[in-house]
Amino acid sequence: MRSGQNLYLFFLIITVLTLLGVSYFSYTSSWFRGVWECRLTVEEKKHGNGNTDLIFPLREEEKQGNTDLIFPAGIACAQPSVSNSRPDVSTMTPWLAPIVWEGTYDLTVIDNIYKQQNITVAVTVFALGKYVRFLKDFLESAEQHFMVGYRVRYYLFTDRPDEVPAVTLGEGRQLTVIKTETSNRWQEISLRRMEMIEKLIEKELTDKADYIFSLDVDSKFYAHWGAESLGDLVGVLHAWFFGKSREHFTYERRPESQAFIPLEEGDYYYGGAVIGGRLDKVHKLAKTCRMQLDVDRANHIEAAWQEESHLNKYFLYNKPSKALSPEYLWDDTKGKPSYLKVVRFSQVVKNYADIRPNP
Ligand SMILES: CC(=O)N[C@H]1[C@@H](OP(=O)(O)OP(=O)(O)OC[C@H]2O[C@@H](n3ccc(=O)[nH]c3=O)[C@H](O)[C@@H]2O)O[C@H](CO)[C@H](O)[C@@H]1O
Ligand SMILES: [Mn+2]
Repeated sequence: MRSGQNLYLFFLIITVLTLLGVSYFSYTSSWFRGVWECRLTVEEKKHGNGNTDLIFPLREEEKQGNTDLIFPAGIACAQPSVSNSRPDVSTMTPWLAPIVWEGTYDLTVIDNIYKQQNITVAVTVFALGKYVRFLKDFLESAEQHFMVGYRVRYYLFTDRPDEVPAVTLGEGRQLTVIKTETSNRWQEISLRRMEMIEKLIEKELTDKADYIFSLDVDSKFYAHWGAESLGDLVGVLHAWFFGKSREHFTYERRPESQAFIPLEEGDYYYGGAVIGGRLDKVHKLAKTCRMQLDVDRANHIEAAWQEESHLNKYFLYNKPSKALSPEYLWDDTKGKPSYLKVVRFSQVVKNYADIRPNP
């Protein structure tokens, strides 16, 4: 009888210990903990109407990411022209990826296709150190112009969560703040975005978003940026290098770097401030660039323009399926040529010495 009781007690203790072990293990291995130094903070901020699931219930086929270009019946649209609507600029890359310019697409057609897909667009924004000062304008202008009418989830990486401004977000839009270690080198901050994007997609986004954009925070939206920008893999043509001959591109030119591009190669110079596409494609891009950055680091070499150099290398050998014209990444300090019909997103003028942690 006594030994029966002891046995019972023994099994009870084992069961309790096992349960404790399992719950501790699942706690420590959850969401980046112990794997990645950046922790998702408690500050999951929900704005607007909050729970977007109620607003946009997902059907089974939508969860699987249906990319068919289904167009609803009975919608009146202008007939497409048989000639090029923008003869002043190239609207197609040599591998037949569209270059998106004002006048090349019909927003009614675009929205009728993409609204049906019921997509979610994730946006990564990094605001470390003094770059938090750009957040207010960035977010407020994004709310006015970026993917309006679509579900948007901002993922904001910052070391200063207390300084994140309260911006009222529209319906179906939400912001998650991720507390992040900063660095005393701006180059490091910029290039580490690749690793963060890679991990965010792996750990968090798989069932939460269809597309992702990584955008520079020191920028502002001035006009419509919508579903015409969506594609499998999307790059933006850098305003300063558009129309320049390739030997003037600021690619990495030292063969010792993984980002090296020889003078006689290269299509366009892409800006590091805008990277977009479907999750799997952007994940592959971010992971590849992160690995190339790691190799460079081990070899004590840093590419001329950090992750932007690696991005250009990647896009040279893994062509984007869509290129955004410089309308999608202008520069406030740059005059406006006649081909630029609209500025949608532009880098704000900044005093580098004042805002960066190092020269
Ligand atoms: C327009 C454009 O294509 N810009 C690219 C360019 O210079 P930029 O002069 O645009 O680089 P930047 O100083 O804006 O840094 C890139 C981004 O890193 C973040 N950041 C940087 C420093 C800091 O102290 N805190 C912080 O949060 C922030 O999100 C910023 O937008 O080259 C960089 C790499 O060299 C990046 O590829 C930029 O995307
Ligand atoms: Mn920038």
